[in-house]
Amino acid sequence: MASGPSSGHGVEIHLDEVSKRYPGQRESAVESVTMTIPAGETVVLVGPSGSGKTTTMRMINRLIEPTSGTITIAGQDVLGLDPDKLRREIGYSIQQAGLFPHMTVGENVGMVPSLVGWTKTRVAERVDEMLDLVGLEPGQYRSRYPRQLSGGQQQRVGVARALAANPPVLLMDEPFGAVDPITRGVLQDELMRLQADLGKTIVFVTHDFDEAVKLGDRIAVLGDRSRILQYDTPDAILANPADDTVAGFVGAGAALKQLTLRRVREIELGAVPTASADDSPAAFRDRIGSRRGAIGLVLDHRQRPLRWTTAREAGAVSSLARAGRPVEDSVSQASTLQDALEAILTDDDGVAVVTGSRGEYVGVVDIDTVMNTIKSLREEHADEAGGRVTPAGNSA
Ligand SMILES: Nc1ncnc2c1ncn2[C@@H]1O[C@H](COP(=O)(O)OP(=O)(O)OP(=O)(O)O)[C@@H](O)[C@H]1O
Repeated sequence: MASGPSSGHGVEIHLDEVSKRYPGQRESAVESVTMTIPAGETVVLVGPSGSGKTTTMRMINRLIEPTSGTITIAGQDVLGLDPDKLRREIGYSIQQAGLFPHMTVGENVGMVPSLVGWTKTRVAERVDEMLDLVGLEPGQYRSRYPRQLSGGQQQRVGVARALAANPPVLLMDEPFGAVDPITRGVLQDELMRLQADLGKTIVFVTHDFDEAVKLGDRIAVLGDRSRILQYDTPDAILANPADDTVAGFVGAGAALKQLTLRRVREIELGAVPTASADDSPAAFRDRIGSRRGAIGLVLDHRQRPLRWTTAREAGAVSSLARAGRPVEDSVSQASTLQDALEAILTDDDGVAVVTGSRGEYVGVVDIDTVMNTIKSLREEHADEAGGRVTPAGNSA
C-alpha cells in the first residue's frame, strides 16, 4: 500500500458496497456495507452476535473474500494485491491471542518481520522492543511458550505480534474478550496509550458497548447483515441513538456513560469563598454569609484545600485550621465527570473540590454543573441529529 509497512502511520480504509455471501447460504452475512475508516482513527464495530462484524473485518485483510464490492486501503484496491503480502502489512489480533503454541513468544512476535525478510538481528531487536512496549520484560518472556503465560500476557503478546512489522492498519477481533474484567481494563488502557503514540488505523470488533465507548474515536453499530444502524462518535451515539435498536444496544445509563467521556477541565467550574488557615475566622464567617447551604474552603499556604466550613462553624473557632471538617477527597482537572459525580455524591455538602497539577484549589463542581453539562451535550447532539448524515448506501 502507498505508505508501505515501514512508515506505519494510519491510512484510510474505505468499504464500498461490500457484501459477503458464504457458499451454500441463501442470505448474505454482510449486505452492501459502505463506510470510511479515517486514517489514524480507532473505529469499533459493535453489534449482536451474528451481525457480521468478524466477516466485515476479515474482508479487509482478505481472510474472507468479498462476494462483491470494493475495499481500498490508502486508495489501493485490496483485491488487486497479493493476499499474503496484504496480510503481512496489516496487523491482526484476535480473541485468545491466536498465538502459535509450538512457537516461543519471541518467534510469535518476530514471525511477520522474519517473513518479510528482516535480518535476524533486526528481528531480535524488534521482538524485544515490542515486548517492552506491551509491558513484558523481554529477558523473562521471549523464550517462553504461550501456554506458560497468563491469558492477559498472551493477549499482550498478541498485540505485540500484530504491531511487530509496524503496519499502518490493525484489525482487532475481540482481542480482550477472553480475560477477566480487570485485566481487560488494563489492556484497554494500554492500547489507548499505545495508539496515542502510534496513530494506527484500528478496526476493533467487540460485543461490549462500554469497550467501544472507551476505545473508539467512532463506533459503527451494526445490525443484521452488518447494516450500519449508526456510525458516529461515542458522544453522539450516547446522546442521541439513531433508533430503538441502537438505544437498546447502548443500554441503560447512557447519560452516565457519557460522563466517562468528559473531563473536568472541559467544564466551567464553580467557585466558593476561600481563606487561608491563618486568616480571621470572623471575617471569613461574614464572607461565607448566611445563605442556606453556603460553605467556604480553607486553604493551606500552598493553596491546597484543607477544610470545608459553614459560616457558623467558622464563627465558632479561634483558628480556621480547626473550622468545619477536613476535605476528604478532590478531583483533578483530568478526572472524568463520572469521577466528579462520584465525589459529589459521597460529599456531605454535595460539592467536589477540583485541584490543579500541584494540588492547588482551582474550583468546585456540584450536581447542577454536571446536570447542565449533560443537558447541553444532549442539546448539541440533538441539533446535529436534525441534519444527520448517514453513511452512503445505508439507511440508518
Ligand atoms: N464460514 C461460514 N460459512 C457460512 N456461514 C458463516 C460462516 N462464517 C460466518 N457465517 C455466518 O455469517 C453470519 C455473520 O457471522 P460473523 O462471525 O461475521 O458475525 P459476528 O457479528 O462477528 O458474530 P460474533 O459476535 O458472534 O462473533 C452468521 O450468521 C454466521 O453464522
